Amino acid sequence: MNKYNYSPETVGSIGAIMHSDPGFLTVLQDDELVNGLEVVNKFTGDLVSVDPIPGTLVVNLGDAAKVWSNGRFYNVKHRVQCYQPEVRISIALFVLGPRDKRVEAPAELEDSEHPRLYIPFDFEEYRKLRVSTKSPTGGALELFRATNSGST
Ligand SMILES: O=C(O)CCC(=O)C(=O)O
Ligand SMILES: [Fe+2]
Repeated sequence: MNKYNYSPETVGSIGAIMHSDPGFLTVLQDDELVNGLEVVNKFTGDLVSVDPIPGTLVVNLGDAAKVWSNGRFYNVKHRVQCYQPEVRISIALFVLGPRDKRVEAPAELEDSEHPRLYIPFDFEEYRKLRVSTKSPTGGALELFRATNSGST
């Protein structure tokens, strides 16, 4: 659960810094009255406001989904901005990565047009690297990039 104690002084400031979620998938129940979630358009880099639609959930994919899908899924960057001076609450359910296996794209998703992008890695190790390298938007994935994979 996230609580943003917005006030007149915080309008225009950041509530949650730009980040991607580290795991596989996030299901988000956003505040239905107080907006503020913004996502980055993959193609233009523009910030797009995700205004709440009552009765709906927001689902987004994270870094592990990008790796598991060998780059087919996108780990969307997002942040929360203070638009209005009211307390904002959101509830996030994070489907993370495996504890006992490595994060690795299945062989079926690899071919000559889609070379393996990342070498297999331990999810908890990756989470620690995100913190130690200060890479909240998934940049630490580059530490696991397979050679000859190009970049995506
Ligand atoms: O509060 C929100 O709308 C988003 C929260 C979020 O991005 C997160 O908890 O990872
Ligand atoms: Fe998030």
